[in-house]
Amino acid sequence: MSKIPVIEIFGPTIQGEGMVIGQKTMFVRTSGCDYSCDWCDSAFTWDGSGKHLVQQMDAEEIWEELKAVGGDRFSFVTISGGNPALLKNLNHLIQLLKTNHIKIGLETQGSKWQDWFLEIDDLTLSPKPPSSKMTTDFEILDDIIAQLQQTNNQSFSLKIVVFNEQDFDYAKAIHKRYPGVPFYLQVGNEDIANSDNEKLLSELIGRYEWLIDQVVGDSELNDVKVLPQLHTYVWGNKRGV
Ligand SMILES: C[S@@+](CC[C@H](N)C(=O)[O-])C[C@H]1O[C@@H](n2cnc3c(N)ncnc32)[C@H](O)[C@@H]1O
Ligand SMILES: Nc1nc2[nH]cc(C(=O)O)c2c(=O)[nH]1
Ligand code: SF4
Ligand SMILES: [Mg+2]
Repeated sequence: MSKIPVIEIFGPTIQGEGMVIGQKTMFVRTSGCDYSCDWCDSAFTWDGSGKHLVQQMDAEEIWEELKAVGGDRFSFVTISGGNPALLKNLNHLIQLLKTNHIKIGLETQGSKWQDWFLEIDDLTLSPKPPSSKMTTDFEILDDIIAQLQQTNNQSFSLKIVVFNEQDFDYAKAIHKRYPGVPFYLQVGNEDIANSDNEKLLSELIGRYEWLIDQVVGDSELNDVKVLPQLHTYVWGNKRGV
């Protein structure tokens, strides 16, 4: 069987972000990314610092580990990374989860298409704003969104992390380019190394208020949702929650 590079399996916890925020879920985090965002809160998946944590696992092994960690206390699995869309062979895991009646969420930046996107119940595309120092390939993103829009039995959304005014303008441009797509703005966490949770929380709430103010004052962002990273409110920058 083909192997998938897995860096973490954890849960059940709650989905802290985006379209299914609050959903009880397990997480499978794959290693490797084609981006290197300036503020990535999961840089250990691609910067070498988590190399010793990577396990090459086939779909059956991942499913066994999910059950070993989560018992029978889950019915939803979220796949994140890194960029899980780099892995063509994730289709085996997706089929196995479906066979076992598990709902699937997946997080990717929208830099690469995979046919198995069509099998994901809740797919989050999170193109990166200027503060990340990454460049969006709109040819690819247009193509991904066009392909997803051709099927009706699946839900997907766009989620833009916003750190500053330039990012906010980028978010507006994305919403304008893909008007029918459910749209989420997410507070950027500028302090990913802070272990003082009280200080972090007050910063994050301040940034959330700023982002809400921007959105409520803007006539081009009406049918949108503004969210924090809920897990950071509860657990700060802790990994594996
Ligand atoms: C770690 S990424 C992994 C999946 C995929 N590579 C992506 O970026 O969509 C998961 C989500 O966390 C978000 N994220 C990463 N660092 C963040 C930060 N410092 N503050 C807020 N959100 C962040 C990303 O934008 C993405 O939506
Ligand atoms: N609770 C929780 N929710 C999350 N939503 C997206 C996450 C991610 O890192 O992709 C994440 C995560 O790491 N933990
Ligand atoms: S695309 Fe996602 S995982 Fe990759 S560097 Fe950016 S935030 Fe991190
Ligand atoms: Mg995260």
